[in-house]
Amino acid sequence: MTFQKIGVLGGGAWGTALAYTAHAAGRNVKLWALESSVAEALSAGRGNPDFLPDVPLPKIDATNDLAEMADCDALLAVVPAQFARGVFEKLQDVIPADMPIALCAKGVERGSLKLMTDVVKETLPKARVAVLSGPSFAKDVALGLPTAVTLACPDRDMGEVWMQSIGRPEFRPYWSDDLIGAEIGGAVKNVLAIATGAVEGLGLGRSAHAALISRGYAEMVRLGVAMGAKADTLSGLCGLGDLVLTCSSSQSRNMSFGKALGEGKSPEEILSSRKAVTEGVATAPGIVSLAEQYDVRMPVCRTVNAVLNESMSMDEAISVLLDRPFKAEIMR
Ligand SMILES: NC(=O)c1ccc[n+]([C@@H]2O[C@H](COP(=O)([O-])OP(=O)(O)OC[C@H]3O[C@@H](n4cnc5c(N)ncnc54)[C@H](O)[C@@H]3O)[C@@H](O)[C@H]2O)c1
Ligand SMILES: O=P(O)(O)OC[C@H](O)CO
Repeated sequence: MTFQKIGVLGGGAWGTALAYTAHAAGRNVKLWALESSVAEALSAGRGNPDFLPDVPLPKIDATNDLAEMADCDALLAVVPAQFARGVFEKLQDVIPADMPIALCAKGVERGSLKLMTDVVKETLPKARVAVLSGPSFAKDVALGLPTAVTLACPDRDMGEVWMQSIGRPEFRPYWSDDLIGAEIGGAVKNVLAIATGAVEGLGLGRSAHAALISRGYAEMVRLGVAMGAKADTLSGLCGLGDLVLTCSSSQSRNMSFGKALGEGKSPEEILSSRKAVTEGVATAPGIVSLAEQYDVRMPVCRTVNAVLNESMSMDEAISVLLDRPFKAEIMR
């Protein structure tokens, strides 16, 4: 069985790429974009010059009216984490209560510290929830390059329907039952990518880069396990896989943000010059608060947050990380 009509919430780079791959998998797709100019361009077959420039795309049926999502069989929610609640609230009286929704944003809601699964539970409590996450640059997916992701869904049958609906040789979903693991992997890797970007911008070398990925992964696993995730999930596509991708390419908005920080720019300066979302910036305080709540050590994420929100200088940040006491490598 497959969903026949898939709705995509969000006309940014990732929403556009997912709409394209669902269309290429044979689905009837309807995309909701906040900006009418994005909806018009996609519907006219002009691609998405605002958020995914220079990628030719077929016509994608798009609207900026959320009411038009009512007759979809399932939704991919691809609105950035900080805006998801507002969009879900507007859908309360629009979509069937038990709509299958796959959450695709990678972040923690600022202030509330809520994961996207919690936000959807509070706003659309009967929705049947899945999480789609993994190493996947929107441009790669929209160009039809091979990609594999985690599709987490506690209901195995529903997970199978999702995989059959959006999977194709170039876009391979792997099922998991671990919603929290899939969410934590995506949210934490964005914060860690800022740190590895800074290491690159500061010219600290490839050895430091690898050390940071490895120690950062330990932080991701510690938090995930404390929150109920399986460590195995985090060794997969949505954890280690996405961490490696995002920390290895300036194509990543989070990594390039960190690189610019390391080169001496201020967070405000960097953010004011880009339209694309940098999820790790808004998510860093949430991850640090979750670490405190669950009593988990996350020195790299804490340091990123201190640079972003507590005026810590890059020199201090390096000292804080290098002057930590020596200890056993594996310690949960
Ligand atoms: N781009 C990627 O390669 C990629 C891959 C995987 C996951 N993601 C995740 O997908 C999510 C969306 O990222 P993206 O790359 O599509 O975004 P983007 O940077 O391309 O675009 C920003 C999006 O934010 C939307 N937006 C801005 N203000 C809004 C508001 N007030 N209400 C609702 N929407 C608003 C814009 O309409 C636009 O769709 C993020 O959580 C990101 O981490 C992105
Ligand atoms: O460009 P980024 O840093 O938002 O990363 C995009 C994707 O999450 C990579 O999997």
